Amino acid sequence: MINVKGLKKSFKDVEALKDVSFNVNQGEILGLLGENGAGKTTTLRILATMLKADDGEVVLGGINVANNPEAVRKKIGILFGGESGIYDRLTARENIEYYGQLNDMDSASIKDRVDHLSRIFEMDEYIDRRAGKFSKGMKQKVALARSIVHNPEIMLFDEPTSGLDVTAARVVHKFINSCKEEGKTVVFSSHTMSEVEKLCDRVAIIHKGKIIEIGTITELTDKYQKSVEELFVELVGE
Ligand SMILES: Nc1ncnc2c1ncn2[C@@H]1O[C@H](COP(=O)(O)OP(=O)(O)OP(=O)(O)O)[C@@H](O)[C@H]1O
Repeated sequence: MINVKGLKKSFKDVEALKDVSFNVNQGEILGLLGENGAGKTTTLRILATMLKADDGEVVLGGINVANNPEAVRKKIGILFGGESGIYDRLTARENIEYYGQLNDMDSASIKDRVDHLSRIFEMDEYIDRRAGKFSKGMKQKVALARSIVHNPEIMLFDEPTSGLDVTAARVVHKFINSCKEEGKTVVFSSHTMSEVEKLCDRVAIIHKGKIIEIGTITELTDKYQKSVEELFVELVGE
């Protein structure tokens, strides 16, 4: 369960977030849809305790992010797109183990979990190879496995398929769906309409630092009598 109320954030004279509020129910996937610079990454970074808001409140799994970021961090899995942040000199296994250690897991639980994740992500062939020469898709699998090593209840993904080919993007989509099946609460950002339509229970449209519309795909298309793409263009168009 995620509650976000009245978030504001400025970077010097740039008002990145003017008023961002939304709730996500347990086991729900919310898509944050917006153009470049709309405020998606800033919102997710605040939820992920990586950045402090100037104003407003974020409660994740009953814990206020501003009061207890350490406790929040244990409840969340984070995957930010673009740079996967995998350590090239470590093997896939070591990369994942390292995150387990950061999350205070004991070594036996880490070992069991890495074996399990290696199997479900079909990484057995390269789990003990150094990540430096991995393809983008292989690195993304390591990043996915790493993000859930501590079995978090909330997942935050920032443009998780950016720069991936179709096959690698499908792995990410499958993973997001499996998170939902396991009852995890998911927020992910995207500027790809089809991805949001395919995966989300609800979509929040963010524009110039404000949530300007939120609802299920059916609620939005019924309200505007337009496809999501058409209504998006209408809402964010200049
Ligand atoms: N660290 C920063 N310093 C200065 N300005 C920033 C910083 N981070 C974000 N911004 C600005 O805040 C606004 C929102 O950026 P943000 O990265 O949240 O958008 P976004 O929706 O994630 O866009 P994109 O799809 O391009 O990643 C933009 O105008 C951006 O230039």
